Amino acid sequence: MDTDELFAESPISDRPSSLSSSSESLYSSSCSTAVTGLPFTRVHLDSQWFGVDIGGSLVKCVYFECPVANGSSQEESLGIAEMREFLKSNRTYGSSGVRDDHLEMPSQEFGGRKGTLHFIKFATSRMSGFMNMVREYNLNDFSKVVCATGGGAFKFEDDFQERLGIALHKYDEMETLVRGVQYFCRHLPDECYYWENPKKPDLARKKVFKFDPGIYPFIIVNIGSGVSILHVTGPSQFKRIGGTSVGGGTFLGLCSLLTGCDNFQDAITLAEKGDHTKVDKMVRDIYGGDYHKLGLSGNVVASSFGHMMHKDRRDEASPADLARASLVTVTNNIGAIARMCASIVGIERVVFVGNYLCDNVLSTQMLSYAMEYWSQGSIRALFLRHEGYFGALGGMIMKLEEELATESGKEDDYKRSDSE
Ligand SMILES: Nc1ncnc2c1ncn2[C@@H]1O[C@H](COP(=O)(O)OP(=O)(O)OP(=O)(O)O)[C@@H](O)[C@H]1O
Ligand SMILES: CC(C)(CO)[C@@H](O)C(=O)NCCC(=O)O
Repeated sequence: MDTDELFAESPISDRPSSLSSSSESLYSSSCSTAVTGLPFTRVHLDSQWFGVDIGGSLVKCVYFECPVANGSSQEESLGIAEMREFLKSNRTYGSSGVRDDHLEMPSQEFGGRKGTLHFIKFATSRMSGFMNMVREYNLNDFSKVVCATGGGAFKFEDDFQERLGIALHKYDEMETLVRGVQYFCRHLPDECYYWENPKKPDLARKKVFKFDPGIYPFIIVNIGSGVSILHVTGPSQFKRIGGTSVGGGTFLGLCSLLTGCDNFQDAITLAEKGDHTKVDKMVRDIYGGDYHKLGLSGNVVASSFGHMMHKDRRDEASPADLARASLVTVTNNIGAIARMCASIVGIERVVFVGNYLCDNVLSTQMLSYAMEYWSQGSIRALFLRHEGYFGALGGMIMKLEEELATESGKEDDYKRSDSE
């Protein structure tokens, strides 16, 4: 069957589900040992192999493919084989789903098993179609508990239970984000990069940065639909020190309104062709050059969309110019808030993540240049290759740690009863 048919866009209930009832269990996981630091016990559970992060715009899924556990029933093994076949024989699922095979991580060890991590994402607006597909392919036979994070873990909890018989094991999105960032940076030597010469098109180069996530503090700026800024001071110690509603959702929303485009890739392609100075009022438009006394270059945006107050300017601005101005406005604003947060807490390592940065070279270069320029070179913008998958993987890690802690608790009980 064609996945397009099943993945059709259809609204799902907007009713908020049991937010309050589960917030307690959400914060109850306080295991602070990294997965790699634990003795590898072979645990039999299926829930840890799937992690989802259901955000305001996108659902991110991480799937750990590993040999079927000894002792699995024939039914279980068949379900797992079917699931693998389905996931791996497709690279796209419906019109919005994609398996990011370039991000795949082979030879990873989880709970004593070796396997491959796969990464898949699709639009949250397709959730209902996704559930139809899971039912149609009996994919819910494979796992009855799934680690889930993001706002949608709360919003869709009842739908998962009622329509698919799947219980969501919920984790807080900020906690999973921090755990996921640390896991990737620890396990992939080329996960982190920065831009050298970000402002010079011919000389700009991506450079691998050896980011040690075990050295604290650092800042994470998560650019999703909205933006959250976290000050990380330990393996699972952090504080949300800022945020803004002007994020990836704002860029796509504004672009859709102003240019008629309706997907992220088209919006970015359009922005790449545009000239934001046709839309934004620059310092030089006001001063005729630089504002020397304040050290403001004439090439700095003085007023985002400032030219659009004039009809003749509006008539001249192309869709590409408007898309570029939307991107510059959103990115500059995030950069300014991130820089302020970093200087308030006196931190120089700032890691930008989130799917807004997916295939968005312009924004990564702008953030790099802006952070460096406005901090007189003291703050460096760092980026991670797995852009939006940290929360989904972080949930799996937290679940695994809980299982391992339970296993070792059981072992202690066993030893104690044996010696009594
Ligand atoms: N294929 C895509 N479809 C829609 N948006 C995309 C896509 N690729 C990148 N984006 C951008 O990524 C943003 C979503 O990023 P991300 O998945 O990190 O956040 P989210 O979890 O959905 O949001 P939040 O954390 O605020 O709930 C979108 O708002 C858009 O700007
Ligand atoms: C609401 C969340 C946390 C959902 O992921 C995110 O979209 C966000 O951080 N928004 C910005 C909210 C604010 O600080 O204004």
